[in-house]
Amino acid sequence: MLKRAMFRCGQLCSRVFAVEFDLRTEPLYFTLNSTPQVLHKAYQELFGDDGKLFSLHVHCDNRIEKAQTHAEIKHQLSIALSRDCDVFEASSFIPDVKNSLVKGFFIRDKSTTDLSEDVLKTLQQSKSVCVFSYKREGQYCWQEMLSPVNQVEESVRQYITPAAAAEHHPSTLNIRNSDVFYNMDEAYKVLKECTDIIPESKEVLKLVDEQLETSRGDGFPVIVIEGLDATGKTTLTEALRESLNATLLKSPPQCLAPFRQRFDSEPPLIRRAFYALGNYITAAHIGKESLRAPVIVDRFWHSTAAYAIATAVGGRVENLPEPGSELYKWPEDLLKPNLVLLLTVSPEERLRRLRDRGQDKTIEEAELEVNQLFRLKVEEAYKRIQNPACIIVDASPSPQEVLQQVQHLIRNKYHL
Ligand SMILES: Nc1ncnc2c1ncn2[C@@H]1O[C@H](COP(=O)(O)OP(=O)(O)OP(=O)(O)O)[C@@H](O)[C@H]1O
Ligand SMILES: Nc1ccn([C@@H]2O[C@H](COP(=O)(O)O)[C@@H](O)[C@H]2O)c(=O)n1
Repeated sequence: MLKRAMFRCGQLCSRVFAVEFDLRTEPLYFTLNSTPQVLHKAYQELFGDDGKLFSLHVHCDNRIEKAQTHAEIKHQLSIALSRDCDVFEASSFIPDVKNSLVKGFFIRDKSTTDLSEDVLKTLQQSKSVCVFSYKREGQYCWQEMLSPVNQVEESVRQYITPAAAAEHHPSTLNIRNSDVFYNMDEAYKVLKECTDIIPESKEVLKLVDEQLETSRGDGFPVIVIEGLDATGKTTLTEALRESLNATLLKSPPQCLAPFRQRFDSEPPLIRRAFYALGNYITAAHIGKESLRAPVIVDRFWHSTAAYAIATAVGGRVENLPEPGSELYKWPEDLLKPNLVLLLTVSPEERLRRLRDRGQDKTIEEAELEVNQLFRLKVEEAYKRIQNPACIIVDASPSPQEVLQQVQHLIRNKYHL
């Protein structure tokens, strides 16, 4: 209860709230003030008379618990609230302060029942969940904490005050070491913190520990093939293996295959740490194999970072960290490939290939299909990663032509 009170009184005043009201536009930003302030039109739309309004934030010192509570609440809201409720992604943050983002939801209940209030009061029982309700009072709107069931809290009202748009989308504040890991230790720590609740974490860490140190002298070239799914990576990497007499590796490596489904169902913090560690295991394999033959790698760090950034950043491509941001920097301790090629095809051609393949799709792949915004963000994030940056390859021609194009690129560089 003390934490909740601190969140309410201490940090809250300097915090800015952001509601992703419409994913195609800027979030709506507001702060809190003890004096009422007239709301502008956009705010009146959000805080209008149309239904009851609530916001819910998860705040907790234990990052694993926090990530899992957030994911669990997202799931509960999606099943417990009726179609009369709109649920928007929301967050609160301190402008320009890294890791200050607290993720949550904004709920508009247009139903005639008190369904959402009951659901939210039950969720509020958790010590790490903080629920606020919003009340219109003429041209003003105020926020106060929703009392948990059977508990009457002293109520402090704060008025909604429109705030200026944040220079960088708030979700970018927490990407480092929550969504993207820039050295192995940070990803390792996350899985270590999970061993009690996810026993498979121990096995993954054991596999990481078993890998010898990655050292690579002047071996054969290492060529990474990247791209959204169904852009032709498998087709091309197999053809390259044959034509170059190369070793073909993948990230995540085969030894992690039995754990992939388990970690795919976990929140981003844990899921991304798993994929990050996969890259280090693959790097160890690259280190050994590149002493013997050229190495072709199907997905590596570009994929890990691009998908993670695109998922973490809500809404439009403009919300991504700006080009040149440190968030696109290659991890300091991860083996660098010599060449990274990004396969691109038009969205229509990709969908045609996905359909022809007719395989089961992972949730994220299915999301790609329906979510044009997400696809654009993944591709743009790929292109913004530097040192090594990827060379874009038009993968729409026939497999043979794509292979020739890539062989030409490799020959020019390595005379292979
Ligand atoms: N150049 C091409 N022209 C036409 N079809 C292609 C081409 N390359 C691959 N395909 C077909 O598109 C589908 C997807 O190709 P592939 O499996 O190689 O993509 P991928 O990038 O490895 O996908 P994922 O990442 O989902 O494993 C397959 O059915 C494949 O036969
Ligand atoms: N190095 C990697 C490889 C993959 N991912 C994640 O896996 C998904 C795509 O993998 P496919 O096997 O379906 O091609 C995608 O969701 C990535 O998030 C990764 O993070 N790092």
